[in-house]
This record gives sequence, structure tokens and C-alpha cells, in this order.
Amino acid sequence: MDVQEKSAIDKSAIAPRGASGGADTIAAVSSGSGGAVAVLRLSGPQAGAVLVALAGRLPEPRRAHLARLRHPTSGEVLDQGLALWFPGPRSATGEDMAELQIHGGRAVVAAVLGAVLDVPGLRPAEAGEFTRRAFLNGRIDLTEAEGLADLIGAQTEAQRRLAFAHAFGHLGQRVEEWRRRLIRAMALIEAGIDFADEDDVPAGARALARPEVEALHAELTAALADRRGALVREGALIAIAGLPNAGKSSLINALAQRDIAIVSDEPGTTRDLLEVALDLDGHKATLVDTAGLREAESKVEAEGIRRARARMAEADLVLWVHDVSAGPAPEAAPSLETERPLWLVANKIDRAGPAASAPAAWPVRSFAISAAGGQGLEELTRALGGFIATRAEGEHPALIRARHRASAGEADSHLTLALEQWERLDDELLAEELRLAARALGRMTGVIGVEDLLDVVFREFCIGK
Ligand SMILES: Nc1nc2c(ncn2[C@@H]2O[C@H](COP(=O)(O)OP(=O)(O)OP(=O)(O)O)[C@@H](O)[C@H]2O)c(=O)[nH]1
Repeated sequence: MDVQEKSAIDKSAIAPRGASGGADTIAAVSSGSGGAVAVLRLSGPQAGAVLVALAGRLPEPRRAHLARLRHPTSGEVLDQGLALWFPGPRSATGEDMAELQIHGGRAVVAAVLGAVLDVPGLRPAEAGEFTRRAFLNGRIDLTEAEGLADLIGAQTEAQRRLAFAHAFGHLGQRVEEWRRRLIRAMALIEAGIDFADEDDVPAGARALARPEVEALHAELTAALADRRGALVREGALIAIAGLPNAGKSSLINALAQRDIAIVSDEPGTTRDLLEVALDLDGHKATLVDTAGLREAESKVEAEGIRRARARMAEADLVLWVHDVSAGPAPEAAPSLETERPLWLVANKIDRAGPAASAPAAWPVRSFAISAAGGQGLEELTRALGGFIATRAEGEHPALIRARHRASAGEADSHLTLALEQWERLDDELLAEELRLAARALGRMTGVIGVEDLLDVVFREFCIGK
């Protein structure tokens, strides 16, 4: 193809269209810095005209077209690259969009972006503005927008998977399904209000609605109890517990591969909680070194022990470190006053014979390691990664953000109240509780008044997304 060739401009193809006709046209570099290729995106009514001004013609929709890119007024060739044309409303933002794939050098990017922004009416995009327009034009719901932000920010494999499911609507669909079922139940109860004079409707309508509300309540409660979201977003919380001097701090240091905790021979050195965030075999985790659990000899130590117990009660997993050089593991599991999953880590195998690392009598998964020498650490790290991966998997999309949990929690409490008061509330009040629950769910996907939320959701995006 002759890249300098200019074809007739099809004006009808570049006219503003879709829900956002009349909005500003925005442009930004959407790729990260330093790459060989940079991606420049434009969205808005003038996107097509700008593409024609730079590339000489409007490419076939959604097909890459190799073009010399010229400054629209001086005609100077700025670069050669690929031009793409996505007419609205079937584009990412729902508006007319253009994309230029150009060489990634700073001067090239500055020249092409500068030429684009020189066109009157064009302006640089704000952070998250492309995604915000996609939401406002109904291309995505709020949970999908958040999923996109999470996908861009995903650091571990589990985060990528969960974010991908959200970005492509899995959570949004589930929440919308809850909302539709609620509205159906509400309609049944309202049918009772409308036809209150007709004897056969009211009792039957309420009775029909109740099992549906009960089922919804159970699903919401289960979704709220599911900690997968926090697990993937914030990482698994792993408490390292054990008697003083067992080697807890040494184990954390070894796993973190740097010296964070204070290691000393003196029992009871770890007086406070010490938390370390790390990547365990591709999974995010926070390790908490808990103060040696024993009879406190001082007030400070007592406080450390109290906090250690509290943190252990929240942990996804407790690793009980036992010093095998001091003797075999106790017959029974230590009483931790918590029901958290527990693994036994027999430490200091370098100091004790192989007999000392025999599995403990208590029925838990056990590992034999040397925090100082490194033996067994690789196996333990892999097992911890596997543990987090298994926990992060699930059939349903999780409520990952505090915002999701707040909406679901609000809906859940309206349903709890409705079910508790089912026989006492009159039809209007019962329907109102269900309406409030449906509204709370609607705020999660953005179908219900969310203006105040938009800045919060889109703030965390980068420019060009
Ligand atoms: N030989 C050997 N010594 C170890 C090993 N792990 C830890 N130690 C030593 O055991 C002592 C106690 O280790 P720490 O990591 O401070 O133990 P802790 O459980 O955090 O102790 P507290 O802070 O008292 O609760 C230190 O002298 C460590 O060097 C190991 O695998 N082999």
C-alpha cells in the first residue's frame, strides 16, 4: 500500500454519534513509558477528523492501516505507524475512537501527541477518563471499571485472575441477577397491595415472595462471609506462632530473604507484632510474627501476647514453629483459642537428628525445616503458595472491594430485617425494605445514583485508561 496515498474522506463516517455527541475529544498516551511502541488513543466526536488529518484517510473500522503521520498544519512527517478507527457506539468508550501505534521514543511521542493536541477542541485526557466515558455511555458497569483498574494494577497471578473476571462483568452480572430477583419479589408483594380487595391475591403473593427473599439473603450472607476478595487483594494473613526461641523471627527472615525481624538467643525478644508483606510463589501474603506465647513477665510482654492472639484469630493460616532441638513436638496441638487452619513447622532440623523431624502426633500438615540453614524452605514456600491459590479459587466472583462489601452488607441487613419482621410488617413496609436492598445492590454496579462515587472509582486510574 502506498502510505502517502490519500483517499476521499467519508465525512459521514466521522460525524459525532452515540450517546456522547458534542463531548470534548480527548487524547492520551495509553502505553507505559520506555517501550519500543507507544499507543496513543483518542475518544470523542473529533477522533475521526483528527485521524484523517494525521494519517491522510480514515482506515476501515477496526483494521490496522499503515500510515505516514503528518502534522495537520505544517504537513511535516512525524512518524510512520499503525492507525486504527473504532467508530462509536461499538467502541471501548462508546464514542468514536482512534488509535495510533507509533514509535515509542520520547521525541516521537511528544511530536505526535503535540500535533494531535494542537487541533482545536482536542484536550489531554484526565486520569481514568476513557473508562469513565465507557461507564457513562453504558459500555461497562462500575464493577467492570474497578476490575479494569485492578487488572492494570495486578501484581500476582491470583490478582490477575480475579480482576479479569470482574473486568469482564462476572460480578456485575451476579449483582444484577440478585437485583432482578429482588425486584420480582417486590413486585409480588406490591401485587398484594394493588389487589388487596381481591381475596385470593395477597396471602399467596407474600408466600411466593418469601422463599425467594430467603434464598437471596442466604446468597448475600455467603458472599459477605467469603474472604477471597481480601485474600487476593491484600494477600493471605499468615500468623507465625510458637514458643519463645522456636525460630519464628528467623523463619520470617528466611521467607522474606532479608533481615526484618530481630533474631536473638534471648527468649521473648519479639515483643510486638511484626508484619511483612511478601510474594510467596506468586501469591501475596502478609506474615505476622507473633510474640512468643507464654506466661508474660512484664506488662509490655502481656500486651504483645494479647495482640498476637487477636491477630491469630484473623489469620488465614497459623504456622506453629516448634524447636526440634529442644525435643519432639508436643503430643497435642497447642491450644490457640482459635479455629484457624494450622500447620506445624519443625525448625532447627540442622541441630537435631532425623528422628526429631518425624511428623507430629497431631493431625496437621507438617514441615521439617531449618530457618538458619535453609533446608525445607522451598517446599514450605511452595506449599504456602498452593494454600493461597486454592483459597483464592471459587465458583462465584468475590466481593473484592470495601465498596462492594458495604453495598452487599446494606442489602443484607434490609433483607434480614424484612425476614425477621415478615409477619408483622404491612405490605408497603415490607416492599420498602426490599426496595432499599435493591437500591444498595444497584449502587454496586452503578445503575442507581452513583454520581458521588464516580470520582472515588475513577481516581485510581492512570492517564490514558
Ligand atoms: N541452629 C539453628 N538455629 C536457629 C534456627 N532458627 C533459629 N535459630 C536460632 O534460634 C534463636 C531464636 O531464634 P528467633 O528467630 O529469634 O526465635 P523467635 O521464635 O522469634 O523468638 P522469640 O522472639 O523469643 O519469640 C536464634 O539464636 C536463632 O539464630 C535453625 O534453623 N537452626
